[in-house]
Amino acid sequence: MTVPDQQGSSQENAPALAIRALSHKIGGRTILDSVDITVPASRFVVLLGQNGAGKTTLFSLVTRLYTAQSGAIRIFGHDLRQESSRALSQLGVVFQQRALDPDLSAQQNLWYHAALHGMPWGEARRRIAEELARVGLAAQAKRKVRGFSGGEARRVEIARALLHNPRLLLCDEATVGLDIRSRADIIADVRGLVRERALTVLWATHLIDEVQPDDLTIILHQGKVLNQGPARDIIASVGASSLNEAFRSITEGKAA
Ligand SMILES: Nc1ncnc2c1ncn2[C@@H]1O[C@H](COP(=O)(O)OP(=O)(O)OP(=O)(O)O)[C@@H](O)[C@H]1O
Repeated sequence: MTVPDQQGSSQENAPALAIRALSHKIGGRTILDSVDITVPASRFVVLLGQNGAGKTTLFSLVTRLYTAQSGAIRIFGHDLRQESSRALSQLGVVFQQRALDPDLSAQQNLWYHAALHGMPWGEARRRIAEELARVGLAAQAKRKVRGFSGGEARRVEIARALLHNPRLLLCDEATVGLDIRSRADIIADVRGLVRERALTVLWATHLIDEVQPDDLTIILHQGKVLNQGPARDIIASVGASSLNEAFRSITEGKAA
């Protein structure tokens, strides 16, 4: 059954993430300026922007680490202000900064997250085992995270972010600092979750080579969305031969 929300729209058909007229200042400086973003459900969507574009600030607002000063954020139709628990329960996050306790094992880090989400004990035990197996770390479950490689630690963070079965996964520069092989493995894993489990992913990166032609791509530059659509359409719209060239063409002349 389709349940109309307070605004009368359908939550069943709602986008995974709808951001409208979102602006945010820090210390009087505009960091995000009238941002409108739509992330359809069950897609891998790239938030592409150079360092300082505002990607982390945007994620801080979507995760309610910061409170939005103006504009609206809805997650699967749930307004982040009015229905924050329902909205946030749909969300998993992999932060740019490493966020595991290095002195705890992989398994203990996941137990901590399960407790924060109020997961029943049996379900937590099952999901921790499932996720560690899925990311290929079942045999390392009891090892302290301090001894993990960067790629292994990232895989634990992805397992943790997915533990409570969120429908929308936010990844902030999830491959930064990893070698080519680990980067490729992590992107392939996350893309696989979109295909096989209909997960929605918003993948923030400054690395243009992580974008595939069919990916819905949002170009964020100095706090503004300059373009959004399939990467191949963005390239065609400016008559470029690659996304790299299109990105330069779209952002050049927009420097402060
Ligand atoms: N707490 C803060 N105080 C002052 N300025 C900030 C703060 N947080 C972010 N900024 C500024 O806001 C802008 C956007 O930063 P943000 O971290 O959101 O960008 P980003 O796209 O995630 O880049 P990066 O990948 O380098 O983190 C930058 O100019 C940054 O210096």
